[in-house]
Amino acid sequence: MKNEYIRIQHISKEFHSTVVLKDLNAVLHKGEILGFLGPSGAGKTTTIKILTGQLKLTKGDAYVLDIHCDNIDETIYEQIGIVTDNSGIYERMSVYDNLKYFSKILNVSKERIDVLLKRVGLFEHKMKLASQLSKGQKQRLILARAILHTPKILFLDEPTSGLDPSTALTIHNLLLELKHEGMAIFLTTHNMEEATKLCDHVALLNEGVIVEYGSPKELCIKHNQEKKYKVILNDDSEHILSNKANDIEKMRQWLLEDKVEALHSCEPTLEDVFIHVTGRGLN
Ligand SMILES: Nc1ncnc2c1ncn2[C@@H]1O[C@H](COP(=O)(O)OP(=O)(O)OP(=O)(O)O)[C@@H](O)[C@H]1O
Repeated sequence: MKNEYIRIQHISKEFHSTVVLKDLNAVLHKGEILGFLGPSGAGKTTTIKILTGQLKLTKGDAYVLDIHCDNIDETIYEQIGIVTDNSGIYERMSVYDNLKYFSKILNVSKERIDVLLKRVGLFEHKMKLASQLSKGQKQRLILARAILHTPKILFLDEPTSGLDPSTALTIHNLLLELKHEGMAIFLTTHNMEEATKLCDHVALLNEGVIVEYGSPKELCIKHNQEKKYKVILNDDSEHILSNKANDIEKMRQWLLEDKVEALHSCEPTLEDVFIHVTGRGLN
């Protein structure tokens, strides 16, 4: 289909007959962000490695820019960018020289380097050695390197893990800009808030199985069967009520007695959905 950049069809992966991915299906289109969410060991990195040609799948089919995974070779790197925690930055080179080096390999004009450095907030650090960067600055350099050649697809493996909230926000804003410019982004995370904010679709991955798939909003609505409300009374006490008869009666009384200060609906978060579906948390 037009603008379909990734198609995953019934893929499975075994390591020495241990199954780590089971029958996964997912699709990523141009200008969308797809999140693979799950706890440690769920199979997120393995999925990225299959889609970027670093691992062979055991069963099923996956296509990246219409190329079957089995046929992916290094030429795909002209069209994709990858951010992982070992994304080959040269520690003894300056920020600028790192990008200059990769611009030669990727055939990108040097003029783009300063534009990109400004975009990721590293322009004033361009002459610093990569080894002297903070964790958040290094992550932004890795990201700048990954998008230097304006790839069609950007793969991000836990891009904000361990970063301070302000750096995470800078990265989130940049990812949303890239998406609006038409880049397709495949993101793994165990941060459900990040996924809710960024992703058009999410796959909740548990022990190698996609247990839910859809937009964050769809999934939260689907799992909001027992509607809950938070009521704050004018004595500052807070109460969680459901739509059961005794809670409705309680609410009626408070309203008659003019005790209600505020009423909020409590929609489940993606984290609640994950716990509901798997019976476990994310950490
Ligand atoms: N090369 C390998 N050989 C054998 N088992 C592996 C190999 N790589 C990964 N695994 C196993 O596959 C499972 C999924 O690992 P993966 O790294 O994909 O998880 P993850 O969801 O990315 O976890 P994390 O959030 O900790 O990075 C784990 O049980 C892991 O031990």
